[in-house]
Amino acid sequence: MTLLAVDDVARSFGAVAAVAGVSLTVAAGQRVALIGPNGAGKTTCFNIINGQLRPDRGRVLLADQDVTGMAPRGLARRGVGRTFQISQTFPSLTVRENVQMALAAHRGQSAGVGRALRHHDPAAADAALAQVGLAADGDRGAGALAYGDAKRLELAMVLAQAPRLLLMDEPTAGMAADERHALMDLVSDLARGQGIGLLFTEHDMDVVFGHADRIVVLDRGRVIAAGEPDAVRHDETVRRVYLGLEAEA
Ligand SMILES: Nc1ncnc2c1ncn2[C@@H]1O[C@H](COP(=O)(O)OP(=O)(O)OP(=O)(O)O)[C@@H](O)[C@H]1O
Repeated sequence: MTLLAVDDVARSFGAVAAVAGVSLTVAAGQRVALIGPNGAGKTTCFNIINGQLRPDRGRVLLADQDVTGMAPRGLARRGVGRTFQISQTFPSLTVRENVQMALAAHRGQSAGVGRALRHHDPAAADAALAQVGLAADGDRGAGALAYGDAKRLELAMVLAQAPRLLLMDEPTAGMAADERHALMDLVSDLARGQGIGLLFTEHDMDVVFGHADRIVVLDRGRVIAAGEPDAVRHDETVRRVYLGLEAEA
């Protein structure tokens, strides 16, 4: 099933055509990497898909429903989850409380940081933590987590919201190589196991070619290539514009 269909979306900022007619699809359980040089339009695409930006033209369909221009909160309720490159956790709360906050926000409840949250759905929070291998860490302070574990916590926070589509902005930025692959193996298992569609941006080509079923390459707001990793790796335009010597590997 086509979970996400982005159809000819465009968005300019003044004279800059950040996205100039991009189409792509993500199926349930499929992992799609959106790559391209700095300024290619990846973040703008993400912002259009999760409702932070309204496109100047084009449509975003979620499971065949037109959700173009819908606000992020409405899209989150329809199953669009997103993790960001910059950590979105609360370091002064425990690991479990962070997930409880995410649950409360998702349910539209007041997300004030208070004692009440400590009693809010701890079992659901623990279930999400177990999915990312943090079952034993619920009582720890989130600020004390190692970087890789903080990334897992962010993943648990978004998983607690039962996403159908997961948007991940450079999920492995700042991680060591072995941690990168461990995180992406985990994300891959979750995506396949739960039929979650995954769309991610990433600058590490080992991660992209190792963990994407399909790659969409942007340059200056346009799709210059799209296909399975092997086809994209050998695409002449991609090699010239983006991959350079990395494609020789
Ligand atoms: N709010 C904005 N106002 C003005 N220009 C913007 C805005 N957001 C993005 N742009 C411009 O649009 C273009 C695409 O930016 P975008 O952030 O989508 O690219 P990107 O592929 O995510 O880049 P990076 O890999 O560096 O994160 C760039 O030229 C950028 O400067």
